[in-house]
Amino acid sequence: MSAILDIEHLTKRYARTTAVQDLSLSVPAGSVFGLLGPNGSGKTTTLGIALGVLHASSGAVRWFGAAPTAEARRRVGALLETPNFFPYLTARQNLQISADTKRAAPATIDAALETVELAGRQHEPVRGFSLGMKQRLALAAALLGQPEVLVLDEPTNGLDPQGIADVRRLIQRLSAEGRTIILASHLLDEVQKVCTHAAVLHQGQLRAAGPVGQILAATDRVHLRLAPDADPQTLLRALAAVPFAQDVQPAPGGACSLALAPGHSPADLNRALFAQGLALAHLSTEQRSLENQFLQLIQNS
Ligand SMILES: Nc1ncnc2c1ncn2[C@@H]1O[C@H](COP(=O)(O)OP(=O)(O)OP(=O)(O)O)[C@@H](O)[C@H]1O
Repeated sequence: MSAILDIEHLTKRYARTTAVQDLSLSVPAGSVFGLLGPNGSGKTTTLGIALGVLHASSGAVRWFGAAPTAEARRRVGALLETPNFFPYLTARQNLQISADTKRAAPATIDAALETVELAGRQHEPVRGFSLGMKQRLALAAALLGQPEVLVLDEPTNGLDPQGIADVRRLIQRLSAEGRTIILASHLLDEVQKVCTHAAVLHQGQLRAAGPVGQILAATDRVHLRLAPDADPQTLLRALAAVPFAQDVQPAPGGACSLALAPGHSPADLNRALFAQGLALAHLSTEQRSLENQFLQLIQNS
């Protein structure tokens, strides 16, 4: 997959705060890329710089493999905060104003309304819309001009479960149509459910990045036990000689748990211990949720 967006050694300093520090990441074409981090971790700042609404203190942003141009920016639709629609105007009239402002072809209004499933309500004033409908209308505004990439900052913020489910479904559909989607979220569950790739930010620094599955796999814990009559120290000594066994923690009953270095499987571990003459009575893996991974990344820092 080629990169849609490359962020290279990006730093943003305010008077007293370093909002983003030496951040480098790459968003693959066709991905749903989650920028994940707690409040104040630098997500909005990063998106603002990528979209050219904020200036970086240092570092570079490349869209579609080149320094950003006005033409490249037209290929990117953004929803940074819910726009203030004119409440007394209809959904369609509001989109017409957005299309004029963005110089997007008026013909794209119909497609955008269809996509966000508001075509049937397009002639109603926005003041009667629920928050979820307003958010979908905001997404329609971002879709005007039919951008290849969508950048969304906390797209489900403040929505009720139905509104969250609607936006989530919409993101999945937009992705299935071939768009690349970059979304900032502090909701781990959201990133786990809709994103193919993620970058975890904390205090402006990158803590982890890659395919969501890989970030998860990196934190699988392996649980091991020898036969009940074996000396518990034997297992710990053997593991000390296995370079890809990390963070080994003894557990009651002579058992222990550990993490595997990237690129190593539980089968590799079994082989390495067997080579030392140890036969395991138990080996299982526990997949950590992104939430646990996220908390651990933040604790480690
Ligand atoms: N204009 C500003 N002036 C000074 N500090 C700022 C400014 N904008 C952001 N910051 C600080 O930069 C840091 C990163 O903020 P940012 O809004 O990018 O984080 P975020 O991850 O998007 O958080 P949230 O989820 O709360 O929006 C925070 O400490 C914030 O207080």
